[in-house]
Amino acid sequence: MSGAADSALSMRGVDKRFGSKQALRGCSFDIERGSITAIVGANGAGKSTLMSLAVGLLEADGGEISVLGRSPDRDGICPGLAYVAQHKPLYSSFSVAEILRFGGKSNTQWDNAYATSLIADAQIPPGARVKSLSPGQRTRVALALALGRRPEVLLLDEPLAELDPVARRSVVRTLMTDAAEHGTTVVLSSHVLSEVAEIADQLLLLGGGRVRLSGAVDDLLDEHYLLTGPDDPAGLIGAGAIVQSQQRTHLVRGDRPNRADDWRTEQPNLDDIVLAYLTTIDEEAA
Ligand SMILES: Nc1ncnc2c1ncn2[C@@H]1O[C@H](COP(=O)(O)OP(=O)(O)OP(=O)(O)O)[C@@H](O)[C@H]1O
Repeated sequence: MSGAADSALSMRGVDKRFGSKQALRGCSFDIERGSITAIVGANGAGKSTLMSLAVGLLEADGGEISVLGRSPDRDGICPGLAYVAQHKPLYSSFSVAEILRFGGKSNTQWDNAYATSLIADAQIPPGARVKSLSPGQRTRVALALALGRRPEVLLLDEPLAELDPVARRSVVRTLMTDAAEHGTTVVLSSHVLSEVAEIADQLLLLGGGRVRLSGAVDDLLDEHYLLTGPDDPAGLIGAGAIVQSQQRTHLVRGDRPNRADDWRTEQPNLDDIVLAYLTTIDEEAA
């Protein structure tokens, strides 16, 4: 991930507490402009809290947040930022066409043709009332409303959770096309890695309110390896660190050993890496 200056969204040492519950602790990261970042973590890891802070719906207890070079504030969403909340709040008595008209009237920059085409792609009748839509269809309408603003940064809280596989594929294609053609920075959260692995080029793993892992997916794959062998691997891994061990197989972060006579090294996939980190978080919490 990039440095704060050229990033779309960055946090430094951000804390957020709800009463006695520490939802985020010292979160620091930078999200590069034009990237697609998956924020992954178990239920309650802090994903929605982090997004609400970025949008200005919540105020941090400490630390610094920058969105497109500005601090989020509660006076209104940062220009250039669009956000789709987890429960897709939309006026339920409005028709889809009225929602889009509302989008046009409440945004100075509004691409009606694009928003309308996204509704047509989802095969949603423009006259349908929001309250008659399925959760998946509401997601598509909320996404059209967000993308119609032609945002520079799009934050999506669990956007794929309620979609069937066909709708999911279509939404993923829309987001990837938008990022590729318009350079939109897309940040989407999920508690299921497989839901977002195909779309994301960057990963931010949250656990217990902390950033546990962050970076480009390709770099994270390069930096980790699986090492299986007869005994203690401490002498082999040099400056590397063991993330997790299962019987004789260790997930290691660091440079691969040059010589490893009785040892086997393998390339983990992203699932292996994320699962190992999530397991250590669970063990820590137990
Ligand atoms: N308004 C609130 N009041 C009290 N506690 C809250 C509030 N919002 C979040 N929390 C707590 O903060 C922690 C982080 O919650 P958050 O909703 O950010 O997690 P999440 O990763 O988005 O979870 P999920 O995947 O279930 O949506 C949880 O322990 C949650 O119970």
